[in-house]
Amino acid sequence: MQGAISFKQLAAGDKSLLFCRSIRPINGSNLWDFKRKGFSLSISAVSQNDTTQEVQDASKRALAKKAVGLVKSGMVVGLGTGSTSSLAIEELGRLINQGKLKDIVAVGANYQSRVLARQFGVKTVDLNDVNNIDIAFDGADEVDFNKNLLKGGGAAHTMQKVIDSMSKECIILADQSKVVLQLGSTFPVPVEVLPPAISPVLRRLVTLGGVPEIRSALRKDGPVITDLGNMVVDVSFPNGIQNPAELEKSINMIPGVVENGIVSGVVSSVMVAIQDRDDVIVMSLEEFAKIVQDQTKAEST
Ligand SMILES: O=C[C@H](O)[C@H](O)[C@H](O)COP(=O)(O)O
Repeated sequence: MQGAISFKQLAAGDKSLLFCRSIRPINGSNLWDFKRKGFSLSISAVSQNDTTQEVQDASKRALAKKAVGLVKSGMVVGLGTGSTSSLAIEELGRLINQGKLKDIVAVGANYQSRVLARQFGVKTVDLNDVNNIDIAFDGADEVDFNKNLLKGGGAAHTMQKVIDSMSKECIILADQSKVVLQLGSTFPVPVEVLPPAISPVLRRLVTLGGVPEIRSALRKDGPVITDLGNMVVDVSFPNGIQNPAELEKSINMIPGVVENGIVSGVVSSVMVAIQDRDDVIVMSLEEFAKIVQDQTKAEST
């Protein structure tokens, strides 16, 4: 473990202290380190090793369990994408198979979530077959304290936004590594683009202050092609994203853009998982923010 980092630095927006994960990280990796007794809290940088991975896995599992605990029999459930949501799909299947949840139908945002649902015994239907979704749970690449998200690390953000925004309740599952002071701190903004429009879209993204890069496939030559048949451009904003809602709209106004990964004004609640020594604590984003605020005050007096 490296040296502790002051909360003041965090509150002052030192982006080098913020968090990253495996997909195209911009900065180094750090975790929030909580000391439960009296909730004295410090932030420590943690080197990227197995422990970090284990901590994240335990956090994701705790989040999945808590989120699925909100599902009631007879509900239509929106399934998220990514590793955290996959664990939630597994948990949902477990409760269905144990007979604890009945008459559940689910709507998956992408191919992978539908396959997983089938694998774990969760019945899926087409989005067009349901009038509404009772509850959706989803992961995120970043979340800020205003419940704005950055999504699309798995290139599934377009359909995920449709599902999240039509759900009566949209719950976001975020381990501590996902919480940032400002969106765009650790990840670029993924933009799904119609392939024939790629060049003009790239030029327009530059005029918005972005640095665009076409996402390449890892085990295939050439670009990532989404489930919807489009390309993904990852756009970094070196000057930061001051107004997520405005940038979300501006990017979507570019002809040829299908959808971008900023999600503003959609989320009902965010669950944050904190590693507390050997335990994982799941709390609301508001509780997490309060702790950050109190600690910042305590450090400045
Ligand atoms: O397109 C992918 C989604 O935004 C995922 O929800 C996001 O990448 C989070 O994934 P994970 O739960 O694996 O961290």
